[in-house]
Amino acid sequence: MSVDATPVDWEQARALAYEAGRSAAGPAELISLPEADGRTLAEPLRALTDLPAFATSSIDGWAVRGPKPWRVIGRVLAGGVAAPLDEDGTCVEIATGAMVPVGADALIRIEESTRDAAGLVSGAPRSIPEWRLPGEEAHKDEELLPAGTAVDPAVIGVAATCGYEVLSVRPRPRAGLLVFGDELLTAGTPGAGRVRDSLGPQVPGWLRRCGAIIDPAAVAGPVHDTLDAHLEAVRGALAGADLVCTTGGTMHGPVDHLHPTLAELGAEYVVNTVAVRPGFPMLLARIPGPDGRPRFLAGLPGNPQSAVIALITLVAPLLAGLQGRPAPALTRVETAAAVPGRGDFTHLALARLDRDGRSATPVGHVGSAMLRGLSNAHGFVVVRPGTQAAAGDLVPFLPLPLVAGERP
Ligand SMILES: Nc1nc2c(c(=O)[nH]1)N[C@H]1C(S)=C(S)[C@@H](COP(=O)(O)OP(=O)(O)OC[C@H]3O[C@@H](n4cnc5c(N)ncnc54)[C@H](O)[C@@H]3O)O[C@H]1N2
Ligand code: MOO
Repeated sequence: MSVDATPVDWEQARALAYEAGRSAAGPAELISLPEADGRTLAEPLRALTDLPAFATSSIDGWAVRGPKPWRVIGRVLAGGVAAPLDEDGTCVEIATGAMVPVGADALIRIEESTRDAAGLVSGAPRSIPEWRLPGEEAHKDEELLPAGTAVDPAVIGVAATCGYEVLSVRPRPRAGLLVFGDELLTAGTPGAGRVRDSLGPQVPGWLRRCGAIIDPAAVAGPVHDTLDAHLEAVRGALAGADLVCTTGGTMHGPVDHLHPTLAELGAEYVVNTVAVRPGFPMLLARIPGPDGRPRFLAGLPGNPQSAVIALITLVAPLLAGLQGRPAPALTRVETAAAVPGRGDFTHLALARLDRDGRSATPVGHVGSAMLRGLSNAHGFVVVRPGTQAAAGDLVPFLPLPLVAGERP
C-alpha cells in the first residue's frame, strides 16, 4: 500500500502534523509555579486584582497633604495599611512600595525635602507623580497572556505578581525512541560495513527542545531487523509514550519493517512520505490508545540528516499541537547565495545565519547521510517546489529548535 504513496506537500505535511497533535492535546492540569517552567498555559492568564492592587509609593520620602510646611503625623512602611491623611498641612513618612494614604496630594523624595528646627517638612513634588496607580499595569480580570503561551520564568513571575499559586497547563508529551538497523554500532569507530548509531544519542535532545519528556530508558535499539522484533519493540514503546519515534526502515528494502508493523498495529497514516529533499520517506501515523486517546508514531528516515528534517517537519509541529502551543512558524531571511530548487519537491538547504539573523549562508557537507553541515547550521533555507532562490532573495527559513546560546 505505502510503496506507491503520493508524497504530501511539505507545508501541508507540517499543517497535518500540527492538527493531529492539537486534536489529541492532553488534558489541563494544575501545577505549582516553580514546576511550571517549560509548560504551556491551558487557559489565559488573567489579572486576579488590579495591578498594582493599591496606590503604591515609588520612592522613600513623604506623603503630603495641602500646602507646605507639613507636620509629620506618622509613618507607613511597605506591607502596612496606610491610615488616611485627613488634614491639610500634615504628612507621613513613606517607604518605597508602601501604600499611599488616601488624601495624600503628592509624594516628595527624602533627598529633595528639608526639615526645620520644629521638625516641619518642606519641599516641592516633582511634576511626574511618584506613585503607581491601581490598575496601571493591569485591571482585574484583564487577559495578560493567551492560552497556548509557553511558560518561561517571566510568565511565572507575572503569575506570582497576580497572586497565583498554581497554573493550569498542558502535560508534556512523553516520547520514546526506537533505533532500527542491524548495521549500527553503539560504541567504537565505524568500519567493515558498520556505522555508528548517530540518531539514538541525538534525537532525545531534539525531542526535549520541542517540549517532550524522554527518559534514557525510553531509548532502545538497535532493534533487530525482523518484523517480530519491530512489533514487540513498537508495542512496548507505545505502552509508555504519547509519541514513539523510530529511525530507519521507512523504505521498502528487504529489512525495512516499519510499514508492515504499522499495518499490523491498525495504524492510520497522518502523513505517508513528504515531497521534500532530503527526507521524503518520513511518516507520521496515529494508533488508537487503550484509553481512547491516540498515540503517534513518527517514522524518521535512516539517513541521519533526513531524520532530523523529519523531526522538524512532522515531530516539532505535532509536539506543539499536543502541548496546545501555536504551530512553529517560519521566519524570512535573505539568502547570501543561490539555492537550487528540487523540481516538484521542497528543498531544505542547511544554512548558517549571520550575527543579526537577517541573512543565511548555505553550509557545506549537506548530504542526507551527513551531519557535519547540520552541526554548523542554524536551520534550513526553504525553496518551494518549482522555484529556486537567487543570491539576495528573501526566502522562508526553518530554524532548528536550538536554545539560546547554542550556535552563537
Ligand atoms: N530504492 C530506493 N532506495 C532508497 C531510496 C529510494 O527512493 N529508493 N531513498 C533513499 C533515501 S532518500 C533515504 S532517506 C533512505 C531511507 O531509508 P530508511 O528509512 O529505510 O533507512 P535505512 O535503509 O534503514 O537506512 C538508510 C541509511 O541510513 C543509515 N542509518 C540508519 N539508521 C542510522 C542511525 N541510527 N545512525 C546512523 N546512520 C543510520 C543506514 O546505515 C543507511 O545508510 O533510503 C534510501 N534508499
Ligand atoms: O530523502 Mo533521503 O531522506 O534524501 O536521504
